[in-house]
Amino acid sequence: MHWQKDAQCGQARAGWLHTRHGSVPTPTFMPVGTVGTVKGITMDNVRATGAGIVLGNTYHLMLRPTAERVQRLGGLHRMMDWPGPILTDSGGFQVMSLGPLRKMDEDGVTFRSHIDGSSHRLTPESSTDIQYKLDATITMAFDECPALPATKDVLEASMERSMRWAARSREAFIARPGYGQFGIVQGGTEQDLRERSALALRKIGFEGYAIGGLAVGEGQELMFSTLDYTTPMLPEDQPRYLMGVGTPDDLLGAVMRGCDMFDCVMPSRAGRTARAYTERGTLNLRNARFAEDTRPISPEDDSPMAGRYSRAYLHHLFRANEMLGPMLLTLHNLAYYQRLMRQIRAAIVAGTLEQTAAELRQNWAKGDW
Ligand SMILES: CCOC(=O)Nc1nc2cc3nc(NC)[nH]c3cc2c(=O)[nH]1
Repeated sequence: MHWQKDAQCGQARAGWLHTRHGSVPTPTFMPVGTVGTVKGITMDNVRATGAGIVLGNTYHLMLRPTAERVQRLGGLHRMMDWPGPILTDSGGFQVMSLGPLRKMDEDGVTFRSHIDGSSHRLTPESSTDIQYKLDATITMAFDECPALPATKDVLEASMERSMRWAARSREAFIARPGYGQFGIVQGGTEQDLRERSALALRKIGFEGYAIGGLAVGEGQELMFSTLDYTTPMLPEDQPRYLMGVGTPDDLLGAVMRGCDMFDCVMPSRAGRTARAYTERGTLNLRNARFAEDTRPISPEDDSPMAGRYSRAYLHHLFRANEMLGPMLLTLHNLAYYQRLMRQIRAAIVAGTLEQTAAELRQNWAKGDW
């Protein structure tokens, strides 16, 4: 796969990601399809929100239904009815967050399944092979995401191991036209470690570079300051993927610091818990004040359900604990995230990103209309 840059505005870039499964405009937000589904909505609806690429989780899929079964079912695209590009994570992050259920050594990680307690092993080679069986369009290197806060020694040792794992992941990767593999920059919030990590990955050579080890509780200010010196260390002509980010304000700030791709469970998870994302900030639709509010959730809603359902109806669905509540609100939130990315991309192309950013931030601060 390859990425072409169309426009630049400050550090922000607008471009196209061309892959074996289609082309996607960047900056792009990837809905999270953990176990082969974006929870609660069909992939047709995911497409209708404007999404171009989705994320699948190696950790979950290897446990159930297993990569071998997905392969026998024709790969993840066929199984989940999503013809577009799929980026699969390497399982590293999920396994790290298993805590005591996992044991890590130089070769890889042994862990117990959260489903049935069975023992499993992930190594750079096995993670890359699993992603191949899933027919991932973009494969992620197997890395370790250290928990913060961490001492510099811990961060250094973890980053160095992740770089050795990146080389092994690249070695195990089967290159095919239209497919790609991303290395993951580590090093916490230490500039010299980030520099060493970026250089190590560039020496190995990947089709794109992810910035890992962030959005783990360090806070927006430290995340942004880390991006300020990390993105310039990465190749100008290849995509940068900031993992696990984030709120609309995070996305705007990270695009302005040179990031092109994002994934986050927030819009879909919030959709399941009655939290609506809008141009004017978020709304908790369980709140009684919406019980007879006949207005749509957000004034500029262009989702498949735009103008069809009132706040009062969503309030009722969530109070009644009906399935349709999470389904509709997940759609709405993902459509808002896609609309935001389109707005940001248009501003980069027009060269008006600073002004658009100020307007967006003003509206988010306004609160309900
Ligand atoms: C998506 C590819 O991820 C990986 O394979 N490794 C990895 N994943 C991360 C996911 C993250 N999510 C957050 N915040 C919600 N921070 C993350 C960091 C990593 C990471 O360093 N490494």
